[in-house]
Amino acid sequence: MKKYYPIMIDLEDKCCTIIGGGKVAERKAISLLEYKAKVRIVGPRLTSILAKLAEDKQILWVSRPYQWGDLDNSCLVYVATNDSDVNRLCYQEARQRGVPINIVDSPHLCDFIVPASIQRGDLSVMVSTNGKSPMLSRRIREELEKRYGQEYEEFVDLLGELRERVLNEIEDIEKRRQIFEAVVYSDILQQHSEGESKSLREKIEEIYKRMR
Ligand SMILES: C[C@@]1(CC(=O)O)c2cc3[nH]c(cc4nc(cc5[nH]c(cc(n2)[C@H]1CCC(=O)O)[C@@](C)(CC(=O)O)[C@@H]5CCC(=O)O)C(CC(=O)O)=C4CCC(=O)O)c(CCC(=O)O)c3CC(=O)O
Ligand SMILES: NC(=O)C1=CN([C@@H]2O[C@H](COP(=O)(O)OP(=O)(O)OC[C@H]3O[C@@H](n4cnc5c(N)ncnc54)[C@H](O)[C@@H]3O)[C@@H](O)[C@H]2O)C=CC1
Repeated sequence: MKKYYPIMIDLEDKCCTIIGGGKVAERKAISLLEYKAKVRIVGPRLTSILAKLAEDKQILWVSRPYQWGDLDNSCLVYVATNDSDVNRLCYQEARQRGVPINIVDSPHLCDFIVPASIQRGDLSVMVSTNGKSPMLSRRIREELEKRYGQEYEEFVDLLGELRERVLNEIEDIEKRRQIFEAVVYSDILQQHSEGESKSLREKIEEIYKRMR
């Protein structure tokens, strides 16, 4: 089994090509759109949801089977057809062009795989089983969704603000570390969910004042 390197990648305005227009292509296209990629789908048919996206010009549809050359100018490629000959050809073309490719039914032919993930503002948590059980990734993602609620979005924003202040105001690196630790490892989020009346911002401010 391969070992994949976890990485976050900026796809905004980058061209991502999906070969095939079925259910799996639909899931991949929707997640690429969430990250503002330019999505191009090559395939003779689309699911109704993909067809609507093409009609609304949110994706570009090349309405024919894959041809050699379709991977030109792509930043990432997904192959989601049900035809293993097409998969093999796409794999060869991607190799020749040096484009990272994900062939959705052939983990051994993937340059990258996609983890299950949750986002809470700037907090992202990902899960992968290295391809061994996508269903387990899904289950753990559902558990994470319950464990890490929307309050983490505000918490991460406040931690970002605090960090900027601390980097400006505190010179001693060890002191900085102690402040971050005191806030991050505090139970203020728990107090918040139990109905604490002070805002998260106020609680963080209290800790900072006490520590600095
Ligand atoms: C290797 C990988 C390549 C890749 O796609 O990147 C891959 C491959 C395959 N998936 C298959 C099946 C299913 N995939 C899902 C769901 C997800 N699959 C995703 C990722 C990945 N899937 C990568 C590894 C991730 C890891 O390391 O764990 C997720 C996390 C992300 C996403 O797709 O966006 C998303 C969950 C998102 C969420 O819910 O949060 C479900 C469950 C469901 O439908 O809900 C099923 C049915 C149940 C089952 O089979 O487990 C099959 C067999 C098809 C067949 O039976 O022929 C293959 C091919 C094979 O294994 O040969
Ligand atoms: N990685 C993942 O997360 C998952 C992968 N799979 C696997 O993914 C594959 C696709 O599954 P589905 O989307 O459910 O199948 P599907 O049958 O809904 O879609 C296949 C699509 O490929 C298109 N296609 C066929 N030949 C083509 C060609 N020459 N050029 C371009 N497009 C072509 C078809 O028109 C169709 O739109 C299956 O092999 C399945 O085992 C299934 C579930 C999850």
